[in-house]
Amino acid sequence: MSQDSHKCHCKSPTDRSAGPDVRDPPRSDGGVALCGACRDKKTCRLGLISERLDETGTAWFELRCPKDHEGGPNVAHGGWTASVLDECLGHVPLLQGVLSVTAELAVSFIKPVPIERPVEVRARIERREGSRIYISGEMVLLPGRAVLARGKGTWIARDRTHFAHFENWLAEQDSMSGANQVALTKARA
Ligand SMILES: CCCCCCCCCC(=O)SCCNC(=O)CCNC(=O)[C@H](O)C(C)(C)COP(=O)(O)OP(=O)(O)OC[C@H]1O[C@@H](n2cnc3c(N)ncnc32)[C@H](O)[C@@H]1OP(=O)(O)O
Repeated sequence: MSQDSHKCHCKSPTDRSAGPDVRDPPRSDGGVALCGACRDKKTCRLGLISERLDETGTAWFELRCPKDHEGGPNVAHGGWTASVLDECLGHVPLLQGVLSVTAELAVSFIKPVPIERPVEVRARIERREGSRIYISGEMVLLPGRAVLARGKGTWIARDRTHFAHFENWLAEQDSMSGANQVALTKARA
């Protein structure tokens, strides 16, 4: 087991912020790695039910679009489809023990996605160049496997310090805008 293992369902803000930096995140009953917003509910709010990596490196996901992501009548909002592809494609490195963040994502919307019908996403790493990981995948309607959407994008492998660096960057932004506010107030006085 890696030193990054994380078996508990942490509650404190400190522990929650550490969550995304672990290679073994909390999972739903179906084994879906849970993002920060879904950990307390212990279920993926996008509707992911299960995930698995096969021996060829392809990741498979079972899901349904929840009713509360309805866009057009009885079909998914496009933002749900894009979010699911971001999530599923982003899980492929994670399933292989690699932390990453999305840098670019392109989505082709082929057919509307019906609400609360079983769909499947499969995704795989196409290639790696330096820290860049190129991933593609598609969403199909079960059981006939008609293609509903395709996604492809670039993920950047990151280390555990990524979000700490971001917190520092954000504090700098806040202090700069605070200093600007003071200067503006003085200039107006
Ligand atoms: C816990 C369980 C659940 C896990 C869920 C995962 C699924 C969800 C995934 C997400 O949604 S992540 C959230 C959305 N994404 C972000 O918030 C990323 C925001 N952007 C960043 O943090 C930075 O821009 C980024 C880390 C992507 C790059 O910043 P860097 O300062 O590291 O850029 P740098 O200039 O050092 O470039 C590093 C590498 O990235 C490449 N790169 C940077 N931006 C790129 C870009 N836009 N497209 C392609 N490549 C890019 C760059 O060419 C270079 O490649 P090489 O290492 O090969 O030289």
